[in-house]
Amino acid sequence: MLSEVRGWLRRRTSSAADWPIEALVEAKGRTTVSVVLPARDERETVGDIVRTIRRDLDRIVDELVVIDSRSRDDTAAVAARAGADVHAQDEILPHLCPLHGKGEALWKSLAVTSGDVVAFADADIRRFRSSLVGGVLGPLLADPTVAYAKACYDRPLNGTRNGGGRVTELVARPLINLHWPQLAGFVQPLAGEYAGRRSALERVPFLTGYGVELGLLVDLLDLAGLDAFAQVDLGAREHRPQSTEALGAMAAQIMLAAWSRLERQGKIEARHDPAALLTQFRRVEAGHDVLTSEVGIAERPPMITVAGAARPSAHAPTRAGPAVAVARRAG
Ligand SMILES: O=c1ccn([C@@H]2O[C@H](COP(=O)(O)OP(=O)(O)O)[C@@H](O)[C@H]2O)c(=O)[nH]1
Ligand SMILES: O=C(O)[C@@H](COP(=O)(O)O)O[C@H]1O[C@H](CO)[C@@H](O)[C@H](O)[C@H]1O
Repeated sequence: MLSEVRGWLRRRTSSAADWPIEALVEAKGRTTVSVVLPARDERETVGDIVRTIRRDLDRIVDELVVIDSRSRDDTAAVAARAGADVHAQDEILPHLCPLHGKGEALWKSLAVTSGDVVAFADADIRRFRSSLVGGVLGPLLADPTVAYAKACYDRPLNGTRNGGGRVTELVARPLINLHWPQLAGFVQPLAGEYAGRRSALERVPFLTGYGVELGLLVDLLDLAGLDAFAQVDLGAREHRPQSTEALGAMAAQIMLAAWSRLERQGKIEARHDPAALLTQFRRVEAGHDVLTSEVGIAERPPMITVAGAARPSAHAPTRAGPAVAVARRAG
């Protein structure tokens, strides 16, 4: 590990215990806070998450938004009944060609929220604790030099303490260590709980699909530098696990996200085939069914470049990093 990263870990790591609600209230001051839950088919869990945030963080959170990400169940109604402001992903910025995936939901949330700080959390978390959101808000409310804070936690799965985070361990962590060693200090680089200063989030592109977390880490590192990041140990997080098949498609999107940044940094040749197809197999009586899925990702430009969409924030990033070159991709 780079000595720079060791130093960063010492300086910029805190834990849930460092951010009790009274400390958050004191640190908040006039900073406005938005919480965003991207939700696709999360009717089983989204209601409890919304109610818990409303109950525990009402003195911190100024707006609580659920982005209904093309749910096929009644996620939107469940979230609204629990007290969230719900926006249908495809109805935000309707003049733009609608795209699919988590990153699209997160990017569009910037257009329907106004907080100086925006915190994100997955909506499939079981036994949700408000510290999963309060914890990542702490460093941003308390320290103006922090632009982005990510949760880290154990990932219990199938009875083992860290059986989860399968794509993190098999894909994201190796890629980060090989190509972006400054980010190697993130214990959970793909964690879905994080918070950022709007002034930073609206100046970086968002990759659609599951590449969004890796893309944000790489682009915010370029924009604001490692010391603008913080990490908060929040114990453990349990969520609805996806199948290995589904994680195969997720892994492909994270690889595409990495390729897109390596291309932009001139480290590899651009892929010429715009389609990104993944073939997988399912055992059937007579052999195997062949499943082919489109796993391509697209890129949304920094929200601040989208006419009439962003609310310029009063707080500029702590480092006037290079303007992020944004190649708007078709799709
Ligand atoms: O197209 C999508 C896919 C996922 N999600 C949400 O993003 C979060 C993380 O997604 P998921 O649980 O599928 O990923 P995992 O946590 O299993 O890696 C969850 O709240 C999903 O409902 C979304 O809003 N749109
Ligand atoms: O970390 C991971 O490997 C994946 C899958 O986790 P599990 O193996 O299902 O616990 O989960 C994360 O990855 C997604 C893609 O970045 C994020 O969107 C999720 O929020 C996060 O849970």
